[in-house]
Amino acid sequence: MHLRHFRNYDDLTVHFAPGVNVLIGHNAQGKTNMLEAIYALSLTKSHRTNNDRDLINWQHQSAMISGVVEKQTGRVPLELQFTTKGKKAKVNHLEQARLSSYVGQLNAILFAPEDLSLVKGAPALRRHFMDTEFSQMSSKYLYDASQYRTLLRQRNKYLKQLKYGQQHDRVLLSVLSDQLAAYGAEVIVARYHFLHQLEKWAANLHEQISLQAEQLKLKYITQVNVGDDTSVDQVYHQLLKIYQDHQEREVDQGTTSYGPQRDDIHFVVNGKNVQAFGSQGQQRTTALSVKLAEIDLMKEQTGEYPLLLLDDVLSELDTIRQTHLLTAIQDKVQTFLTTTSLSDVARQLIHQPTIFEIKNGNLIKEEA
Ligand SMILES: Nc1ncnc2c1ncn2[C@@H]1O[C@H](COP(=O)(O)OP(=O)(O)OP(=O)(O)O)[C@@H](O)[C@H]1O
Repeated sequence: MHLRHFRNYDDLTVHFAPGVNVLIGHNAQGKTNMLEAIYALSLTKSHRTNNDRDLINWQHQSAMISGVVEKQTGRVPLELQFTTKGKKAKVNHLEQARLSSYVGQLNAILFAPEDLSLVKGAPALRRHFMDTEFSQMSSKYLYDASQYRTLLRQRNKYLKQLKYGQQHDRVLLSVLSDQLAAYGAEVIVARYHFLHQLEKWAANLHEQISLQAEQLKLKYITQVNVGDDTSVDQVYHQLLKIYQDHQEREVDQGTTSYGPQRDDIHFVVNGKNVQAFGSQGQQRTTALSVKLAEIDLMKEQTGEYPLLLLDDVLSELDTIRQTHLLTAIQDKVQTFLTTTSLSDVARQLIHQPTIFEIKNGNLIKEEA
C-alpha cells in the first residue's frame, strides 16, 4: 500500500503480511488513520467522516491511497485520489466512471469499540451496518440502496413542498411513490435474505462463545410482510398500497414514514430480545458473533475472505472473547489490529504476528 498526503502520513509505502498485522503505537500516532486508509481503499470512503477533505493532509490539496490486492484471480491495483473538488477511483489503472463499479474489488470489515453497541445502539446503526456489509457482497444491493436513498430525498422534498402549498401536482407524487416502492422492495427482500444467511453463521459462533449456553436468532423488522418465498413484486405491491393508503398523512407530515429507512434488526437470545433484556456480556457476545459471521458470509458470497480491521478492540474484550476472535481469524483472514500495547494473552494467541510500530505517521517493521 502507498499513502501520499493522507491524514498524518506524508509519503509511505508498506508491505503487509498475509496473516495478522499488529500496529502498535502511542495515542495520536496514526493507527486509526492507517485502518481508515485501508477501509477507504476498500469502500472509497472513510468509516468516520463523510467529508473527504478531512482525509487530505492539512498542508496539502490532495491525497492518494493506492494498493495492490492479491486475489485468487490475480493481482488488482487499486487507487483513490482525493482532491478538494472530488475523488477519482481507479481499478487496474483505469478510472471508473462510477464509484459503484469500484466497490467490491477489495472487501473489508472494520470492528471498533463502538461496534459493540450494534445491539443496544439506535436502529440507524443497524441499518447502516446492513447497507455497508451487504453493499460489499452485492453490487446490485449497492445500486438499489443508493437509488432508494436518492428517491427518498426527492420524495421527502416533494412532500414538504406539497405540505407548504408550493406544489399541488399529486401525479408526480404517485410517480415518486412508484419508483420508491420498486427500489424499496429490492432492498427489503435482499436484506431479508442476507440476514437469514448471516444468522446461520452468527448463531453457530454465538453458541461456541457462550459455551453452548445460548442460541442466537436474528429477526428482520420491517413494515411489510416478507418471508422465504416472498417475491420483490409482492413487496413492491405492499409498499405501493401503503403509500396510497397513507398519502394524506405523509403529506401532512412532509416526510416518508414507510419503507426500509425504518427497518431494524432484533437480536434474540434464548427467546428474549437481547437489546431489551440481555446483559452487557450477552450484548457483546452477540455483536462479536455477528461481526465474525460477516467474514464467513462474505467468503460465501464473494469467494474471497475480506480484510479484517480491528481498531483497538482487544482491550474491550475479556479473555474468552479475545480467544474466540483470534482463533476464528487465524490463518484465514488478513487482519490489521491496532493497539497501544499487546497483552500477554493476545501475544500468546496470535500465531506469528507481523508487528509494526507506528510513530508520527511512520511504520517501522519489527524484526521477528
Ligand atoms: N487531515 C489531517 N492532516 C494531518 N494530520 C491529521 C489529519 N487528520 C488527523 N490528523 C492527525 O493524525 C494523528 C493521528 O490520529 P489517529 O486517529 O490515527 O491516532 P491513533 O494512533 O489511532 O491514536 P489513538 O490511540 O489515540 O486512537 C492525530 O494527531 C490527528 O491530529
